[in-house]
Amino acid sequence: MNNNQWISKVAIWMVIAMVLFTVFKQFDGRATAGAGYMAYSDFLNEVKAQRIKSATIQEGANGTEIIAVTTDDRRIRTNATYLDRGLIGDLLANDVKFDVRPREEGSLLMTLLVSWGPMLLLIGVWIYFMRQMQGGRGGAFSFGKSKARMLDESANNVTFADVAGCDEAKEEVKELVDFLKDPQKFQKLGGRIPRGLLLVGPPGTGKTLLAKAIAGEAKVPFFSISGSDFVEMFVGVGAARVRDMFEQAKKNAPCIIFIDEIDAVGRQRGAGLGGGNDEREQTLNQMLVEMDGFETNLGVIVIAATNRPDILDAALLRPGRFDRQVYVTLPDIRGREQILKVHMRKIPIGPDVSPEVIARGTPGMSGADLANLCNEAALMAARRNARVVEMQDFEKAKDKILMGPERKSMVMPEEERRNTAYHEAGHALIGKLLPKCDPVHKVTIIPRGRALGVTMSLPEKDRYSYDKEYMLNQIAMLFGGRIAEEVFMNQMTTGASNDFERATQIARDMVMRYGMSEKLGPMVYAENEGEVFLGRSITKTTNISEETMRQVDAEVRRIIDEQYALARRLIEENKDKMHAMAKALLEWETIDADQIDDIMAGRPPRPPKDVSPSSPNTGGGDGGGAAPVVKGEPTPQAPTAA
Ligand SMILES: Nc1ncnc2c1ncn2[C@@H]1O[C@H](COP(=O)(O)OP(=O)(O)OP(=O)(O)O)[C@@H](O)[C@H]1O
Ligand SMILES: [Zn+2]
Repeated sequence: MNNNQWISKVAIWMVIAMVLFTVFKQFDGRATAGAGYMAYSDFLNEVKAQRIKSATIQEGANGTEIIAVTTDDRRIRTNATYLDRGLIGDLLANDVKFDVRPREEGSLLMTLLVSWGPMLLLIGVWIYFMRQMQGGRGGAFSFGKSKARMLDESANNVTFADVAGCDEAKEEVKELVDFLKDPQKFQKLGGRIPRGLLLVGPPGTGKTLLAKAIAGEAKVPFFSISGSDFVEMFVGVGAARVRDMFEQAKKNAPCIIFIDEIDAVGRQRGAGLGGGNDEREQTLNQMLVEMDGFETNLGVIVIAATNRPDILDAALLRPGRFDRQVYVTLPDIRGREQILKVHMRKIPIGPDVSPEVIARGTPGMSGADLANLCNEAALMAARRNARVVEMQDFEKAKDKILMGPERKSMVMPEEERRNTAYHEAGHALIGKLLPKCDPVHKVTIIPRGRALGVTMSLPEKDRYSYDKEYMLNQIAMLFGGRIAEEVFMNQMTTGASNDFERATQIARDMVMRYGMSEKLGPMVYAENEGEVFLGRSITKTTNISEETMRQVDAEVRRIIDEQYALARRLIEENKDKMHAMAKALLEWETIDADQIDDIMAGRPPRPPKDVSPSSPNTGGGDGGGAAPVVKGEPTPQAPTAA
């Protein structure tokens, strides 16, 4: 049990003690409970008037208390004084049956608790918060102790077979396995001895997994720690941890040290606000010293992972440190298929499940996303009491991940359902009619996440860049929703505000970042911060004149107006299809690509595939507030939901 757990335990026990004590107090008071208080003088008068039947005199350090029963069976209570020697005589004289007993007072422990309990509790709470502030685990009582977790070679059964879809990366790190297996032999054969390896790639692409697999293949211990574990409140702790970790590793060589999120410590020095961060710099310096310091033939390899290599301190990337970089990218369609297969091995899969089809429908998903997808699908199957996970489960899991959980419990007024149906039909119609729009995959008016309805398009293939036409079509499609409301419902709702924001952002980016406006030419008027704020990339304007800014605004306006007009014309010209689509949505709530094709061809739509009575009410109760997955800027190939 580590310190922190210990402290929490103590705190919990103290609270329990306090509660117990209060309860005891209640019991203690039971003898007097319900007894009305009476002044001592009144009590004496009652005795003399012979209206008291019996009395119990309790003497204790805190004085004497009398509990008495009157002739009319009332219980009373009063405080007496042991000085009153006459009391006993009065009681005897007036026929009161009485008894004397020591007053029940709390034991020594209780007394201690009363006087010290609140104090102890406060101290406990204080210590607890101090430790929390220091970053949880470890800390005050273990200064310098490395927080690295060691995974024994016998406990690590991850192999390259578990890492799918990043063959190039695997190829590049194979050499490390040979080295770790037998450092001396590797050297004799003239191999260049690696020391540090930097895995670069977006979150969830399997960097940790790959590092673990190297250790697993070479059958060596695996120390893992996160960069943020080094960042502590007290100067010097982080550096001590680094020293400690390398010491441990050397004892267990050959082995791997894995540092996740190295950017937390490895950020460029002196880049911090307000005089830099001494603690972090010390930690980083220590790390550099350690990496220079150990003998390479010892067989310790340091692997670090980051998704922001650009912010790392240049000193970390110098020869002899993390001089080798391996890119772990988002998987392509083949990669996704393989990753799905890896994770499907762990669950019972029905015969109709095709990893290939699922892979096609999940562009932009990372390995972690796909692992999550398999998990969710298994849960969906469990919920409908199925023995095996079928394609429908994967489909539902995908919808949940991409569009947020269904909120079927949310009761929508009929008027609002109709409005949503036309709104989504508007998006879908434009999506079908404009050539560059991604194929419409599914339309639903079941509220999901924060959206009232969703039109989901999926690119046919992974997309790595946008073209101008695509972006224009996208803007028109976003406007389709509101225009449909105007045309068919004769109203405007707030539901379209997100559509407008996104449309405006696309138009802005076209003009300001991608140079797609003839008038302003191919010049960049904004710099991309690379930061994502509330799911949107921040566009910071560079220093441009007010006149230029006006022109930019005018251009953005023009693009928006043109696309709005285009969308409006398309909707007005296809009213029959709009009605048919809205009708289908109101009837079935969700329509898929086949049904939409029927409607667009002017045929009556075929009925939905899963109308069987066993069709489960998926996600009925789990209407959490999770927002639909809206991917940030650097994933242009992500599916779009409008
Ligand atoms: N290429 C892959 N093959 C199989 N499973 C994968 C792959 N990539 C990711 N996964 C799954 O996703 C999980 C999380 O991946 P991992 O922690 O290795 O990602 P990461 O790149 O280290 O992410 P982060 O940058 O967020 O730390 C893994 O445990 C695994 O189940
Ligand atoms: Zn919309």
